Amino acid sequence: MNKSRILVIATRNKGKTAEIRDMLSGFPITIKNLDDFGPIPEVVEDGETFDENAYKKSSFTARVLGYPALADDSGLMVEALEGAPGVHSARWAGPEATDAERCSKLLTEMENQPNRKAAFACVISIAVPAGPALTYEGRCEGTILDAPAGSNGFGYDPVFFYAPLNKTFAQLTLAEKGRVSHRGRALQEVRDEFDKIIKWIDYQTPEPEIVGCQGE
Ligand SMILES: O=c1nc[nH]c2c1ncn2[C@H]1C[C@H](O)[C@@H](COP(=O)(O)OP(=O)(O)OP(=O)(O)O)O1
Ligand SMILES: [Mg+2]
Repeated sequence: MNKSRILVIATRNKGKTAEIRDMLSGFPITIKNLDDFGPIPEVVEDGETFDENAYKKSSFTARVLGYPALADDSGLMVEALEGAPGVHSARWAGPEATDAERCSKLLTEMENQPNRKAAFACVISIAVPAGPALTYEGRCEGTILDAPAGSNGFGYDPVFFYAPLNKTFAQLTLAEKGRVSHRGRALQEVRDEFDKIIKWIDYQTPEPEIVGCQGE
């Protein structure tokens, strides 16, 4: 098989992996997870923007594994918290925090706060081993509840209320969330541009020239 038809999902988050796999199923590519490979070092996500961190994850993975890689950097921005936790959403409640602890920290910070407006943002970066990458973005507006509801999804889903569906993200199915979420919107662009992306990957990933031994 042509090496460029493999795409590695460069994330350690199982919730993201499930959403990305669901949205890219049906396309003629072989999707691999990081744990289909041997151990590789973790990327330090010390960029100041979602773009920077998404590119760090996709380009590092593509370079180390030798296959095109798709990474997602995302987070929740809360208006009353001046955009926090934002790019620090994963580490905000401590490096080893669970999703429940992240939600509970957010609810505590938001106690007695009348402005509940928030938005999720997602940047998807698709990189080839040589370094170049394509970037796709998505955003979704909602509000922060004062108690969690629902058990699907991951991260801040139980406290993120999406008014058009009158549910939290944790009360949506995978497919429902994919149609409206920040990640779903970014991945919809990937789907729309799929053929172009494959051509771009092929162009950026030349097959090694086979130097024939034309001896007698
Ligand atoms: O749809 C979402 N529903 C709920 N919460 C979400 C969502 N999307 C991002 N989030 C939160 C989770 C995590 O605390 C942070 C992302 O951090 P981020 O570094 O991009 O992901 P991660 O560390 O979990 O996995 P990885 O870096 O291996 O892709 O924002
Ligand atoms: Mg991360």
